[in-house]
Amino acid sequence: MDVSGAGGWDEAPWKKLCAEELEKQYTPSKWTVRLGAEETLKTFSQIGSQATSKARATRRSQLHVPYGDGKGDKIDIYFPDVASEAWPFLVFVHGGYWQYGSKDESAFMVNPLTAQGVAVVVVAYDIAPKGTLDQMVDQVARSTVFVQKRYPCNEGIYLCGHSAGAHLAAMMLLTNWTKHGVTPNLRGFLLISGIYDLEPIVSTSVNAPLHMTLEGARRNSPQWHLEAAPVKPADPACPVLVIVGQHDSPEFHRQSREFYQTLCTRGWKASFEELHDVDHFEIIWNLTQEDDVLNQVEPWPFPLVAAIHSGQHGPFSPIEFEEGSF
Ligand SMILES: N[C@@H](CC(=O)c1ccccc1NC=O)C(=O)O
Repeated sequence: MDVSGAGGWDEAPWKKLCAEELEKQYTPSKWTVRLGAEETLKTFSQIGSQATSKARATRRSQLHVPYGDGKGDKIDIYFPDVASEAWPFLVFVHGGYWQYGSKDESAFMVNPLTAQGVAVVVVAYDIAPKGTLDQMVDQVARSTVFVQKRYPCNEGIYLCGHSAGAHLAAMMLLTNWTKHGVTPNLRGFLLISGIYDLEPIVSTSVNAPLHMTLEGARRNSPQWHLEAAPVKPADPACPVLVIVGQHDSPEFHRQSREFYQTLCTRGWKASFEELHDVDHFEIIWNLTQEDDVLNQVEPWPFPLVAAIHSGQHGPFSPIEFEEGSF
């Protein structure tokens, strides 16, 4: 079955899928190739918890810092050894289909990145059923603004999200910061195995605790916003890296590719990368490994963040961002 191809809005390829196939396309654990679904989910959670314990035990940190008045408005901040506040910040938004996961098991990249001089912020937001999509989007915006206000000398804020977290991070491309009183110094977006059009999941089991209407799905779809009323990049030089794993489902591939293509046509400095031989979960848990090939090779953005920041590319070559049309 082929769900690829950049169809227009009306002829969206997912509309041709039966309910069962749609459900499968949007169940990432059904596409893993090494471990079974359950074991993969268990391992993902274990690696995330271990990485978080290690980060909290070995790195200087401030945990559960409130970025707002809500009980769930909390971030963890992990610092590099260098005594400065002028670090680059990587703000990570965890995934879990907006209904599971937490910052307390999501500090995957903290040790490798803080060792390279990058401060890492792991964001908590109110997952469903407590939180709605609109609230989660607002929480991520407020947490980013909080980082900017608290560290005005930052050397750039890099927003990184995984899966549903990539969706929340991508919504920040469309955020009007005026009401927040400050525009964060956003210098890059790293969108990993994300969903950018929520309409296909309205009729899947993912939506059971979310209660999204079609209108709500569109309101919270960066793909829809970019197509319907193209938002001009606030900073056209800000790179957006759209990354998908080789063993993500065809629908996840389609979503990433179409979002990347739309970003390009709307003037964003977007880049697309399919990471070889990793699934939806390995793509993130590999980030715990400082010497993992994924942390060294040219397309991988994390070391690049540090390299761009320091003006040196060290062992990493600079990314060639594709410009304009395609
Ligand atoms: N129930 C899903 C789990 C899932 O989608 C997921 C799990 C952890 C982190 C991210 C995920 N997906 C999107 O946010 C599955 O079985 O694949």
